[in-house]
Amino acid sequence: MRIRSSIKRLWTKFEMHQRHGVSSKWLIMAFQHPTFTKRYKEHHSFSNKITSPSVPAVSWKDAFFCFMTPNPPSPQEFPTPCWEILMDYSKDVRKLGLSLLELLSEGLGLDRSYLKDYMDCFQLSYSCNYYPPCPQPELTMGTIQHTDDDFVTVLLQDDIRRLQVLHQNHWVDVPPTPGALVVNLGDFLQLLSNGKYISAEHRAISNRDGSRMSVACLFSESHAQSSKLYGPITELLSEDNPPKYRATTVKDHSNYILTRGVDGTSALSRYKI
Ligand SMILES: O=C(O)CCC(=O)C(=O)O
Ligand SMILES: [Fe+2]
Repeated sequence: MRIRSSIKRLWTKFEMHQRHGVSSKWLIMAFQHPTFTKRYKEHHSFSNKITSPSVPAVSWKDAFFCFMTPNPPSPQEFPTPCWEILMDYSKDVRKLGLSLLELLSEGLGLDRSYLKDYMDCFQLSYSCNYYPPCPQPELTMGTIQHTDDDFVTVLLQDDIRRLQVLHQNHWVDVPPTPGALVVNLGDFLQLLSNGKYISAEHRAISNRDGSRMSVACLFSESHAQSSKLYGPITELLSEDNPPKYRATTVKDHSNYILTRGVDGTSALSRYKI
């Protein structure tokens, strides 16, 4: 019930901004803002390090990445409407993320607060994507295939159908549903749950006819502030369920993702025992 009302509130905000013509323009405005560009533009350097010929070399998009907690950006760093929307959206999406972590804890047979308490320093960040029309979409990708290197991601996509998830070796569309958000489980949930939860491989294909926008809210541990080792949760392990992964830190995993490039395989195979 709490989740349903959070989603409803987030959609009401999204539609309100859209009615005022803000949401479709705020990413473009952000890119034109002088101080913004320096710090936030295109954080995804991994898209330039492709190591498999089956993965296209370029992402046809403008994207920015920014941390909202524990240290939110200052109002001077964004055009005013963008900053207001980011801050406003954060409040509700944060509540939603925490409720999801409670449900995911219960799904593992643990206390509701287990995953929340387990984290040292909860971090919310945004990955905001603007995909302009692409004249030759078959030659590229909007966002190349990847898994999210977090615990859980809440994704808002507009009404253009381009998001796909890998299911049994086939790419399957995730159609936009008005009033719904997409929830992706990330690498750390797969690691902590010893493979009970799966970090979904996904991508956004390019679009010839129009632009598309998506906002991914990533819930993770603060890279800068945590040196905690994450491995399969001890309470879940037994003789029948021995650990499948060795432990790692959030920082180490994120650095690995940024430096290893993209080869279409799961980054978690690095920790497989
Ligand atoms: O644009 C999309 O639908 C997907 C974006 C995404 O997966 C990401 O930003 O991590
Ligand atoms: Fe993603």
